[in-house]
Amino acid sequence: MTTTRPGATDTSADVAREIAFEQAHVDRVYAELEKASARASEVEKDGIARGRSSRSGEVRDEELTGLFERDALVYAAAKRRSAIEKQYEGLVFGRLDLGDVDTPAAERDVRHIGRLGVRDDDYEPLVIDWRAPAASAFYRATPVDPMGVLRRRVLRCKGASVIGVEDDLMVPEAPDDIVVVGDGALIAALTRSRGRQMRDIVATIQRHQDEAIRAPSRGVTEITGGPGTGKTVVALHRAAYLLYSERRRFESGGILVVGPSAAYTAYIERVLPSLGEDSVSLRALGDLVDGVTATRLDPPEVAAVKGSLRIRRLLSRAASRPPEGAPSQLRAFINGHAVRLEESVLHRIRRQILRSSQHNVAAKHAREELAQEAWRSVRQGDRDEFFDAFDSSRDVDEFVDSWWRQLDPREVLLTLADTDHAYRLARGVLDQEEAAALAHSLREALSLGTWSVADVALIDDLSARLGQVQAPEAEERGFYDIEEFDDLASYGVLDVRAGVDRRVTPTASQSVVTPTDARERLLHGRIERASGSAHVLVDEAQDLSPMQWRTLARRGRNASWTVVGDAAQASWGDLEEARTARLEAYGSHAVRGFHMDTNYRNAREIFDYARDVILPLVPDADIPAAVRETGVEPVDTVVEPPPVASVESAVDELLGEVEGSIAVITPMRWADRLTHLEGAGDGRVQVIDPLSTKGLEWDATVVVDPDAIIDESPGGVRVLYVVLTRAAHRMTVLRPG
Ligand SMILES: Nc1ncnc2c1ncn2[C@@H]1O[C@H](COP(=O)(O)OP(=O)(O)OP(=O)(O)O)[C@@H](O)[C@H]1O
Repeated sequence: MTTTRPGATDTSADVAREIAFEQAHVDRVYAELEKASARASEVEKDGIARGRSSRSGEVRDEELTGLFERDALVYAAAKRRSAIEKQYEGLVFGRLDLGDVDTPAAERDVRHIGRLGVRDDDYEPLVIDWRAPAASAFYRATPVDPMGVLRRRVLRCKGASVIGVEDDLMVPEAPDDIVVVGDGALIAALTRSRGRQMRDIVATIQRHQDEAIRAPSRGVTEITGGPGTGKTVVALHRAAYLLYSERRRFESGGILVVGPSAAYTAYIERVLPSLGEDSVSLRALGDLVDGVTATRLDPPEVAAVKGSLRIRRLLSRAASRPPEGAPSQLRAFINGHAVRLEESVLHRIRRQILRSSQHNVAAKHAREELAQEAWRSVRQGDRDEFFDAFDSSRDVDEFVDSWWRQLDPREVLLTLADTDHAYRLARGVLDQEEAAALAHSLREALSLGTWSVADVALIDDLSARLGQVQAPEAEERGFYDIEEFDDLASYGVLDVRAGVDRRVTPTASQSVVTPTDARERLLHGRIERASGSAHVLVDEAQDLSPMQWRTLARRGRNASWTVVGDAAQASWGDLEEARTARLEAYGSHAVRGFHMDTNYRNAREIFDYARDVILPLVPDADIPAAVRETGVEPVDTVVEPPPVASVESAVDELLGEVEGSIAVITPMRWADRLTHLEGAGDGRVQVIDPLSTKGLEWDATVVVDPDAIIDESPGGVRVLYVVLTRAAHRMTVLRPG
């Protein structure tokens, strides 16, 4: 960070003149953009119109290539237009004056930096994209290593108007004509009030942050650091940078951004679009598996059971058992012979097949093995005739349909809701108490009709074991095959099962109907195969359970990774097991690390308070330096329980003290009595539970009952530490006496 600001000549006349200079340039840029936007709309309109007329007329083969080109053109034009519209606000935010101290003004290189690159009619750059190599000096230059920069300027804009400039001089003394104004862009940015969503920091990225943002894409990039050190925002700018520098690879392969909760994804979702990127998939841990959405959290002891790798043995047992209601022996009449296969033989066949195949794709294999075994038990007559008869036997059809029916991973997981069944499968893996808690939590899912976040990793594990649920054969028949069935009614066949299980593949109209029955709700929709990404970005990585790391590993097999975290903020208990699972997910990729040590969020007074809470209990916590002071200490008061009136008056006071957002962070114990505060102060107040505050921040917070927060959270004091580091400007801590 640059703090040296020699030569500042901050008179209001200077400022007004400098603003006018910049405004002239910004006006030129917007005029150019208007033209570009109009051109893009023309291309779009023209392309779409041509497409329409082609459709109504005959399309000749040689025109098809033209149509593909048109599509690409229309796509590119629409994208460009949407980028221009989205980044209209604050499009130009920086300027570099490059040269030596004695370079004449006319020969200096002046570059304006912005959210996207803009050129004039002569292809001269008016604005350079912040991610281009030519812009890197904007972030990297320091007075110690000025990289040819004389002055770095940050422009503050409202819409298309320049409302302020903030300069940093990179040389000890400015040439006469170089004016240096403002109080420093970083502190101005940090002092501003917070809204409900995170903002980009593209104008004030610091040098050490820039190094992490522009690090090579390959391998694993770990970003560590204490609370508020910009890990999240840096990682998101890195995603935008990767898309810029290797667009083909990352746009087609996809970037997956994973955060702890839906509140977190809602909080960060504006950052990438504001940087011009919207081709990134943002997922909360509860949404990682397509077809399942979970926001509910299990009690800590259950989450611990579901998150630990021990549970895999139990899942493996559950996945290899015959489906519920499966017949225990096969009896059939094949080619004049009575065939009978007993339970032990059937078990052996099942075990043998599952050793090398996933259940859902092995039905054909299972049928072949049954045929072999049946033949071995008969060995009479013609072998080929026997196999043909076995193949077309209705008895065998019926048997296989039930003995080896398709298994939905969610259905298999729900079998563990039966406590006795859970005990049996958990033998040697979980103790009775753990197995009972697991069964109980699944019964709760069955009564609520919702999965918990920890269940998602179990469903994904089972899905990987079982394989994708296959559509029944009838669905796989081609168009002509199905047409043949149309006449069956005329042969007296009225009930033809040519459709598919509604749950497995809902039709367009069915998929929008939400079932009302709790079990059906749990099984609604189709579980999709995990699709791989080219890059996986994991935030709050310290909270992932080992099972969740495995879920991510399935999505990042061929990916490069950016992993962001701070161990002192962990809510997952067994850090060692999680570390091993994390390293396994990385595979053989090399790991490069970046450490952030400046806290940009909390005022120093607030962070000192949080530091004093965590250090006695976690002496090796990674403690950053807070850069900003407000002169106001946090309030810490003992209040009458229940703390409703005291929370209300604390909120009232804070509404007068800060301009932006306020959070009331409350443990479950008091949550019901405080919900009425949600949305107070014209929507500025939010009531939230401690775990959901991960990664978020507000102008001010009211922390209710810190002891209860410790008691109720799996991470204990570490979760309280998270809570105490969410406020930028003011914090009030209330302790019911
Ligand atoms: N260079 C910067 N310029 C302006 N603001 C910044 C800069 N770096 C970080 N910030 C701000 O600091 C705050 C904290 O950043 P962020 O949430 O990314 O930190 P974090 O390390 O992920 O925090 P935590 O681990 O506590 O969740 C955000 O408001 C962010 O915009």
